[in-house]
Amino acid sequence: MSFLNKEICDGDNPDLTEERRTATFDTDRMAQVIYGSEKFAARRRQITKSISRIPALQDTKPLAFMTREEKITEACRELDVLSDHWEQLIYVNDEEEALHLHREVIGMEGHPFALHETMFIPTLVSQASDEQQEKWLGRARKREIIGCYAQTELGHGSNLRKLETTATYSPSTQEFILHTPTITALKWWPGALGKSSNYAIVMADLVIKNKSYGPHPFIVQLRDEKTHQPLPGITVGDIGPKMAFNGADNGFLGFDHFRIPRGNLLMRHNRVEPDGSYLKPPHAKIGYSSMVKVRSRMAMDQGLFMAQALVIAVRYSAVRRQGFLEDKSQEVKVLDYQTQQHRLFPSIARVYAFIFCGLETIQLYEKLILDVNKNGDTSGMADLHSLTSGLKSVVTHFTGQGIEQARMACGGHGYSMASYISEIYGVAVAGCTYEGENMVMLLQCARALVKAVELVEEGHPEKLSPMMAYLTKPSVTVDLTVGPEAYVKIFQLIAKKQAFKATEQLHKFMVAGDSRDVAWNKSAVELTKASRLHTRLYILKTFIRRVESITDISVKAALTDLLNLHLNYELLDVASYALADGIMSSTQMDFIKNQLYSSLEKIRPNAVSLMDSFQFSDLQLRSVLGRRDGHVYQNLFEWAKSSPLNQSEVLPSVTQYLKPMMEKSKL
Ligand SMILES: CCCCCCCCCCCCCCCC(=O)SCCNC(=O)CCNC(=O)[C@H](O)C(C)(C)COP(=O)(O)OP(=O)(O)OC[C@H]1O[C@@H](n2cnc3c(N)ncnc32)[C@H](O)[C@@H]1OP(=O)(O)O
Ligand SMILES: Cc1cc2nc3c(=O)[nH]c(=O)nc-3n(C[C@H](O)[C@H](O)[C@H](O)COP(=O)(O)OP(=O)(O)OC[C@H]3O[C@@H](n4cnc5c(N)ncnc54)[C@H](O)[C@@H]3O)c2cc1C
Repeated sequence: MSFLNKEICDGDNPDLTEERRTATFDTDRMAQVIYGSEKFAARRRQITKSISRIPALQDTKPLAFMTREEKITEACRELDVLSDHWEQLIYVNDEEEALHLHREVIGMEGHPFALHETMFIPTLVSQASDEQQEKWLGRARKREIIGCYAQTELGHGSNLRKLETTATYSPSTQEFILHTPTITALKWWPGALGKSSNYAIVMADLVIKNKSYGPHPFIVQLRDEKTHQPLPGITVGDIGPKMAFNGADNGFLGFDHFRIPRGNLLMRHNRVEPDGSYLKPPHAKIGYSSMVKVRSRMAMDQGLFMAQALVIAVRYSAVRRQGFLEDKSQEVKVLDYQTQQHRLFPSIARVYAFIFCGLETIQLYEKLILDVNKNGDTSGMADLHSLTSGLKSVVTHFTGQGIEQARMACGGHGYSMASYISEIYGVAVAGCTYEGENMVMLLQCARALVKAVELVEEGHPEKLSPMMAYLTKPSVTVDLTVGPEAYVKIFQLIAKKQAFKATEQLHKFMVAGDSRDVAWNKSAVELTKASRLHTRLYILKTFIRRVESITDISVKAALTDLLNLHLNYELLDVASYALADGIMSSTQMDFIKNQLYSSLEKIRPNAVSLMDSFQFSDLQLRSVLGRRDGHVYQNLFEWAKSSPLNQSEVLPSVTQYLKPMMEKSKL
């Protein structure tokens, strides 16, 4: 049975068509699993189709040949076209659809609305009072104003308690005075701040009667709504080119005693009364919720970044022929090499695993905000914070690795910007830094782990959250042939041992006289290892849970192969812990390796379709190597011909320098 008839096209590269015919499942059904529901998967396709009917949105010039100014202008032009069609294309205020629309049309290099959608609006939703939402949220959603999230400063990003921008309350005028007291207090990095936004959420130290209350969110108008000129008292601009994201104007911002009304402090959870009295929020870290929001999305977003790179690498590997196996009359597809499969397939498995985690954490955040806003219930905050802190760190790290492997798997052409993989890599690895530097966030996750271990040691295992319950599991001998649960048990033992070892080390330093902070720092590497194992256990369990819940038999079978690969690959990757602690034997190691190699063979016929299932359009992929039709070579040649360097036969640099130099050399 051939599942993909609707997508197979006679004009496509025959090698890719052959791959699509071997699929054992329906890619539309797989897309439902990837995107969480039949409805959303279908909406994505519908939106993609509608976009393809708008001529002004079809790809013009490759972004690789554009300057930053051209990229920004092009993104703005596309946003303008989108704005004209917004209501026909997507359901208004549907965040997932808006994200899909932006990804599809504008790509990944950034645009003026990126932070507006991902942080500005979410901060208004979670932090603004009903009255404040009335005033700003509607305007923001209609895109009458453009906002960003200005928190990080030149001198401080991780340690928020030391942010230097002040918001000093003046009871006589009922205003806050925003001020940048030093060069290091300049806001630095916020996306879309430099040139596009006219509003910002500014995180500043709230000061009332000389007392500091720590960082709080304020909504601040930065530019005149008519002229777009910065308002007096505001210095704002672009921070310059970056490793990637060069279609975005990450910016700097300084205030010179800039006054805003009292009502611009976002007051859903805390208040400053006209006389300057301060009402505390129900949880000290509630003002950090927008960061938790983005972190809760990152497993999904990073999974999709890695998926884009893998679609490109897998399709290309199916059309690239080089070298021989048995048949010496025809070169093989490079996808048939075991090393190529080993390079790519474990990342395919991770993509699926990360996306399943993302579907879960996005929902957890939505529930949390509902609980907090409706019932004032903040009890879920600590768990979601530790989970998303660990998850964003592990996922971004492996995504970076996976994309780089995908790049190398494409050989020389992977290094060309025609592959687009370098851009995907640059964008994805920014996630290791933004929304909390990875080490810093792993250490946040470790705080929760250490507390949990201490609870067990103090004899209160009943107080553990469900995610920590494995810390009480006794050591057992495990038969790996019984299936996924056996792998979970071994992983739990490994993660538990590391959590206890790291905590023991921390306590040892403290008993020897170190303060908790110093002991913490001396144990930090071990603590981050514990956090990674804890998080990888969560990812593994989520993957198993999700596959178990699938009802379509052929989709479930294909994902079971991927899950088995994941289980074996992950366990092999942490085998040094298991061997050192005697949790696993070398015979078990051999078993795992053999399972891994046979998983690669099982996945091979489905590889292209597993990636086709993401249903990225060529417009979104922007990759010559990853084209759906597989016509790589002629299009690489066309792409190279469109390079600005090839618009004339003799470059001015040759006439001006090389020719005279060669002439001089003849004398
Ligand atoms: C549109 C199309 C594109 C689509 C595709 C998407 C991709 C394209 C978009 C790109 C978008 C880029 C967007 C980047 C946007 C930025 O990067 S915005 C800036 C982000 N900045 C950060 O993340 C800063 C990281 N630092 C922090 O979050 C905090 O300083 C730290 C590290 C959590 C420490 O905070 P602290 O206040 O010093 O707290 P600390 O003393 O360590 O802990 C105190 C307690 O609070 C708890 N706590 C701390 N934070 C929290 C929290 N949030 N919740 C609950 N409890 C907490 C701790 O667990 C701890 O608990 P205990 O252990 O004591 O019980
Ligand atoms: C592409 C991009 C987009 C961004 N967008 C925004 C935005 O929209 N809005 C915004 O406000 N910010 C934004 N940022 C800033 C970003 O959030 C910060 O850069 C990030 O939080 C890291 O902070 P930092 O730069 O101060 O790193 P630092 O903290 O200076 O990190 C440097 C090193 O110090 C280590 N370190 C720091 N503290 C500790 C600790 N306690 N324990 C152990 N090690 C530690 C880190 O692990 C790291 O190795 C963006 C950044 C990038 C790259």
